[in-house]
Amino acid sequence: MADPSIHPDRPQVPQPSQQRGPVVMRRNQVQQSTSEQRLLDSRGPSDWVHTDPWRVLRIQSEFIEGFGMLAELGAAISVFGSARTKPDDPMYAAAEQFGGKLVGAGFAVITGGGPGVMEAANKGASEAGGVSVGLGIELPFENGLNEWVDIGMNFRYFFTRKTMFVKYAQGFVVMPGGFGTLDEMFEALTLAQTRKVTSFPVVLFGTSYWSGLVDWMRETMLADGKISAADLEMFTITDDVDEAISYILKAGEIADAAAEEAAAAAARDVAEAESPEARERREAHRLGSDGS
Ligand SMILES: C/C(=C\CNc1ncnc2c1ncn2[C@@H]1O[C@H](COP(=O)(O)O)[C@@H](O)[C@H]1O)CO
Repeated sequence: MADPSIHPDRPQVPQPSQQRGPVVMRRNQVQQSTSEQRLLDSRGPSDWVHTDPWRVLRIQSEFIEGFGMLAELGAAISVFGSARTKPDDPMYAAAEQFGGKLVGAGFAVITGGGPGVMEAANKGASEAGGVSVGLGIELPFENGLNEWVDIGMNFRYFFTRKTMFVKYAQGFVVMPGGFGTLDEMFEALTLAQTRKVTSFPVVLFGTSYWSGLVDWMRETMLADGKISAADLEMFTITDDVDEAISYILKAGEIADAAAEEAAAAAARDVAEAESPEARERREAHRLGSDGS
């Protein structure tokens, strides 16, 4: 096609021309500075850093950094529990045991990267030579990641961080804790209940701590029709670390078998949906390539 800038009646003097990606600019549309110059030279107003569109980009960058950090993590379990559990509390020792034994069972350990139960689980995992992950949260009273975190990131937003706990773990261990722990536990249960995640073992560790809540779920929530009986089977409650780990491993085996069955069923569906002609052609090809 003829170049529209080359008009037969116009003198053929070279015109200034500029290419910006796929965009062509000529004559007085040519810009005298480059994008990079403008980026580096100008300061301009800065109030946009406090606007939602900019926050959206920051949120996006948290997802990018988090996904990038954890993409190759392998099987992992998230351990939740109080930030206030002291090292002399039996739950600190239990969380440390969880860290070590989960590593022994082939899992990386993910925590909120803070003090208390999180620190204990990270310690157990790190000392056992496993992958000890801490997903910290920026808080007004800064704590930073505990010293036992071997791979860590500090998040600005709780909701981005919670996506990581779920996306990169195959199960949850919930140790005694407060609002933060309950938030994380109910997020896991809601995702499992609404089938947003398939097969997600949740262990509530510490019968004396959790049984009041579980009784209330049964006697009030269930009795009032706010949950179903099956919803109470989405978690187990125990005081035994080994039993908890067996429960998680068993759930993993069931999930693997279910995934295999689902893949086989999908293949059967595809075969059944195939047209008779296509099936004949495939069968003829198979017999031909067999030599039979
Ligand atoms: C309150 C104190 C420290 C807060 N530091 C935290 N660092 C990382 N993660 C945290 C922190 N506080 C809460 N979380 C998250 O919630 C869960 C624990 O909350 P709880 O209310 O203490 O049960 C935990 O699993 C974290 O993911 C020190 O005094």
